[in-house]
Amino acid sequence: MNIPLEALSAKSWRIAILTAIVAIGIALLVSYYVHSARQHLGADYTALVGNIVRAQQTTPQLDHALESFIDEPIGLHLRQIRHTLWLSSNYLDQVSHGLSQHSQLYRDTAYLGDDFTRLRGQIITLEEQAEAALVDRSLLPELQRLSMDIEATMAWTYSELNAAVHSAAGRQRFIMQRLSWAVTALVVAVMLVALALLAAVLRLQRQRNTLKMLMLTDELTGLYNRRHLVDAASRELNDAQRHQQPLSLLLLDLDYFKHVNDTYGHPAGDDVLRKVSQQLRNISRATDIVARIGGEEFCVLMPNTTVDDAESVAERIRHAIALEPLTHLGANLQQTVSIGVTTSLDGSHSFEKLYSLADQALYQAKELGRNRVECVLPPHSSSERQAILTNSQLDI
Ligand SMILES: Nc1nc2c(ncn2[C@@H]2O[C@H](COP(=O)(O)OP(=O)(O)OP(=O)(O)O)[C@@H](O)[C@H]2O)c(=O)[nH]1
Repeated sequence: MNIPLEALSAKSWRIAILTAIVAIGIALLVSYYVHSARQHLGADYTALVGNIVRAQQTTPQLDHALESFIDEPIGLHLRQIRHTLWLSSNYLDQVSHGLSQHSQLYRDTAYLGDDFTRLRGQIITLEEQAEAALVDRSLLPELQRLSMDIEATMAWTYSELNAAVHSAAGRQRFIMQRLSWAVTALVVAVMLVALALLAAVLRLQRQRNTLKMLMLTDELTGLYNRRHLVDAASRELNDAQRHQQPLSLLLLDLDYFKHVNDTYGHPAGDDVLRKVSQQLRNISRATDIVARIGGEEFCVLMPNTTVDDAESVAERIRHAIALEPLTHLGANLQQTVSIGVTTSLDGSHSFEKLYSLADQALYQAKELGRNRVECVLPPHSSSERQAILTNSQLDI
């Protein structure tokens, strides 16, 4: 898997931009839908329906008042007519006002405009005629004809209005239902987008971690590689110098490993390398850094470890590897290791210097017969030199 980190972050950007585009698309869709549904959803038809019903109820009242007046044209009955006409006129105004509040319904009922005007005119005429008939009874038949006219107009207008309002309310219910489905779908879509984004971020994070591991570890053994060792060593040396603590380095090289490969085959050699790595992992501390730095060469960087402790760890490693049962890989197969040890007393040495000293020690171990631990220490470190100077000044 050879994906550079830059490519990964470019991928994250692409996902983020795609998600933003989807979010903007959803937002535009919602705003368009809400805008088109607003005029319907904002309408409250309850008050309007109430006014229409009350206006309709004035028709029988008017009918009753007119009948009483025609039977007996007296002032009391005229007042009843006036009162009923006043109510009719009032409800008519309220219904007109209510219609003007609902733009869609207003447009739908525009064809009733002439009927409203006629009704208003008829109300005025009827009142005038009733007043005249109180004085001149010959006008009563004309009054009766006009009252039938006005009742017919009212019945027609209000029943048309009722139908229009019911149809608008039906449309409103339909839109409400569609909107609630749309909102549910949007919520689900947003959740899906969020989940997809989360999954993408987690996948990227995993890839990034895997990549980091691949960059810092050795594929065969899973130990750290040279690159990580060098970085970690520079940090550990800084710490050791800051806290004036010792830091030790073990350099390990398998003995006659070429023979293992040649005799038992390369896969058996790989298995030996894995077994040795496991032993190194088992014996080292959590704070030690164990790395495979070459074919059959390993390093153990040991923070806060004196040379004595480092040598004793090296001996334990040497024993453990020599005793590792390997006969399942090949008859009589036994692997030994030579180890070079060095220690910086106060972290004042470079990693290259320590490595070269450990290498010298390893060379000695090989020269002296292999399967052994040798140690080469750096010349006096600066703090040691300071201590020696101070002691010699005290002696004077
Ligand atoms: N199986 C296997 N062998 C490896 C790997 N890397 C290096 N080697 C082998 O390790 C062997 C190292 O051989 P040499 O450098 O001659 O050292 P040696 O045989 O261990 O001899 P001394 O170090 O002198 O004791 C070579 O045969 C390499 O092919 C690996 O990843 N797997």
